Amino acid sequence: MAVLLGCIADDFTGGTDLAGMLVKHGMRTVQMIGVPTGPVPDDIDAIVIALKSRTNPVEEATAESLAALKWLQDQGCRQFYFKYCSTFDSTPRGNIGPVAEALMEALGTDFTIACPAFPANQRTIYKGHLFVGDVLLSDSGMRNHPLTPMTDANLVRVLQQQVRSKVGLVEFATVAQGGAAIAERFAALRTEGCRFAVVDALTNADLLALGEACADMPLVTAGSGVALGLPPNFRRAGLLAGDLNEASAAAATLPATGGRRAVVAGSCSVATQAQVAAMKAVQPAFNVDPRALARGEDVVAAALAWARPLLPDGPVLVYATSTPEEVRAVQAELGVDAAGALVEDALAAIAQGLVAAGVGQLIVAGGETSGAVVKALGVTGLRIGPEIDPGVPWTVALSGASGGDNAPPPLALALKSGNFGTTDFFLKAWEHLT
Ligand SMILES: Nc1ncnc2c1ncn2[C@@H]1O[C@H](COP(=O)(O)OP(=O)(O)OP(=O)(O)O)[C@@H](O)[C@H]1O
Ligand SMILES: O=C(O)[C@@H](O)C(=O)CO
Repeated sequence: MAVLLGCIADDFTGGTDLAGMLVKHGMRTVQMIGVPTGPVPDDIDAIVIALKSRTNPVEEATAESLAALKWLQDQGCRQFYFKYCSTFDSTPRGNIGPVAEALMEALGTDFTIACPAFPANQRTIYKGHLFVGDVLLSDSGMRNHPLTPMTDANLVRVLQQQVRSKVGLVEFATVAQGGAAIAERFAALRTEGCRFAVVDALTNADLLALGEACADMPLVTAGSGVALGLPPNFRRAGLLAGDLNEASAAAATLPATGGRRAVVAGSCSVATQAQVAAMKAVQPAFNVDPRALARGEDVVAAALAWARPLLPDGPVLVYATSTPEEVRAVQAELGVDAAGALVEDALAAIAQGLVAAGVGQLIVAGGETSGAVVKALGVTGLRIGPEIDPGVPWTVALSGASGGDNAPPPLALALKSGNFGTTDFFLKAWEHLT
């Protein structure tokens, strides 16, 4: 059977978030790292191509996204999905708007939605305004983001700055009336010359109604939340087998993994800070100091020498996670990009060494950090398994360099977005593995 849904995600943890959502709702899903150059598993309903296109130059992001679309079209996908962050991470230049417009043009379609709502992670939209928990996006920690500071919560206004065409709004009063009412409003907006509709959504029920209204839309652009409303369309059309519970249990089945356990954290987000503190309190932890890296000390060798004897006794934590004040001080000394790259390279080399030392189950915290680690491990794709917390599933690497001589055992990876997961995430995640 041909693949039903072809997805393009603008970062790695975001790709895993989307893939996990699809699996949870009964679609067998694989995540590929970049546009695949080799074969992909053939027993799947959805493919997510994860790019690192959130903050690179618009032209580059657009070209990479179009290449991914072309590959997905060649697989015969029936519908396409552009996944961005639930906090709509972007700047007035993009990349959300320009990439969406380029994909629409390539698909020959003149209408789509824009909806980062993810109620399970407290991202809701009302009157076109995005809320993070109880506060507007512009009052949340996102206002201080180093690359994509979000200082306006009005998504119609934010998106309108990024696109040539007109942006409209489907208000909550319409969404509450269900799929048919939303579809009617789409038609009206189209008549008014709008090519994008920001859609209000407060609950998963709203996203289910929205999904129904998007059944025939060639391209959906959204966070991962909207994806929960698409599998029912395929099921209604007889394209997705089995009942939901059976299908989602089957979709989340992963091959058994084993080996030692470790956590590598390069995220400095609020949620990760609490998770690092919780793990440090009960498990061995090694701090990667950017200043020591800058002095040329062999921090990677030191971390691995420290970890090896501890691994048989349970998960170890290697972290660079620091307070915002400390990160700012280090960035002032070393430069923002240089500090980030030094830490990413070191954590990636440590992850590689840990896998060579027998780690078969690895959690990585942070999108950029995950990108660096996945690349260093030579992982080309991820098979998606059970959800640990909303937006973070366990996955198994489709291929990876393990340092072993023969065929390496499958590597279990959980790529955790900086701000996702409960405080005990690093301690409880292992319970979800078989
Ligand atoms: N102590 C530190 N000082 C300076 N930079 C650091 C430090 N620790 C980590 N970093 C860098 O901060 C960046 C964190 O970005 P990353 O995307 O990994 O996390 P995040 O933004 O919390 O995650 P997400 O993108 O999933 O929300 C990385 O480039 C990392 O190397
Ligand atoms: O949507 C989200 O918040 C995440 O999947 C993400 O994109 C993190 O970078």
